[in-house]
Amino acid sequence: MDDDSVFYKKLPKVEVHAHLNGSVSAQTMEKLIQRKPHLNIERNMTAIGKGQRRTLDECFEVFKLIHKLVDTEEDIHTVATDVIKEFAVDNVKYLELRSTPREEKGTGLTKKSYVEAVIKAIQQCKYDGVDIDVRFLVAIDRRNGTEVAMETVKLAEEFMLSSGGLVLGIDLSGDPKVGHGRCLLPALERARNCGLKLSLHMSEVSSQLEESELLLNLPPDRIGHGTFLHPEMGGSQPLVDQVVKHNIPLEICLTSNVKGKTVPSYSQHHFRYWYQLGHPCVICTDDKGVFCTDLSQEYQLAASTFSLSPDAVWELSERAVDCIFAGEAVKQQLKQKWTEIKPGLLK
Ligand SMILES: CNc1ncnc2c1ncn2[C@@H]1O[C@H](COP(=O)(O)O)[C@@H](O)[C@H]1O
Ligand SMILES: [Zn+2]
Repeated sequence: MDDDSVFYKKLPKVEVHAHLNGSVSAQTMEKLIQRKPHLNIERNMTAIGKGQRRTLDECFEVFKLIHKLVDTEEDIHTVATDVIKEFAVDNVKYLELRSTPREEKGTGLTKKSYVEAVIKAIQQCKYDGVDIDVRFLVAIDRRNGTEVAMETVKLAEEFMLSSGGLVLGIDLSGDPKVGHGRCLLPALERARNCGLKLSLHMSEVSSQLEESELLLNLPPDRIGHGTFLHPEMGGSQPLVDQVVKHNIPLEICLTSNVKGKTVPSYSQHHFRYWYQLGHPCVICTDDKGVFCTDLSQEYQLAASTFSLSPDAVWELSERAVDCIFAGEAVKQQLKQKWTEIKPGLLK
């Protein structure tokens, strides 16, 4: 590893946009493939390598394959444990994982046991002394419609109350070309009213203007992507004004957007627009397994593409702490960690 990469690796980081099944590493994928050889799935079918790009539709085909490989409580526990440890090795000090609870009739997996398996993995890592604070967001897959969204919120509510602060909120994700946010509003409003935080994928593709307006009125606590919100991308100034007025942080996933072809190149990424506005932006991975990246690499790409100095990179990672869903005490602990690490890293 060269000196430059070492800096990004050592940089303490916060990750708030990581889909569990999109984050499964090559090593873990090998384990899963060995457990289920009859599926005939090969590692190269579940990841998009260096220099490769796919359409977003093709990315969603990849998730279908991964879901076949991860369909028991044991699988969920394995992937959650491995993903948490990998983020910890990458010096991520605080992680919000998100995942869509799935039921699998064949294996007896239920949505409830799915969430329990993730929570057990988080607790086990904590018990084992893995140096990372992990929380969980329960994901709504937009394609499943009104009723499933409402059930998911109820499940999240239950776990928010019983998980000792591990379940903090709701993620809205899934294929952006399917379904409409309008149908999901009652569930999202319920979530907000019962104290669940909201991180919503918004304007990941163009032509979602009307939906974005609707969702922004909630308003969400964070926005995933927001690629097409601003006027230069076919969005609108009132949308930008609304995001700025409510100071809603953007979760920025550079490689995901470039490899998924919603953004033409790193240098044309909307991070530039929002960063120049001074708006809170959090660098994230989205799906580190599928897109073959890690958070250190994403910070390094942001720095090299947008000419950020080491001080600016440090500030970016430190300010991410303000955008987490955990409460003030956790933020203070993290800030303390950043303060302790800084002198050894920035001379
Ligand atoms: C690339 N951009 C993206 N846009 C929208 N949703 C995405 C996504 N990447 C991942 N997901 C969502 O996360 C699920 C996989 O993890 P889990 O099974 O939930 O852990 C996908 O099925 C999709 O719903
Ligand atoms: Zn995402």
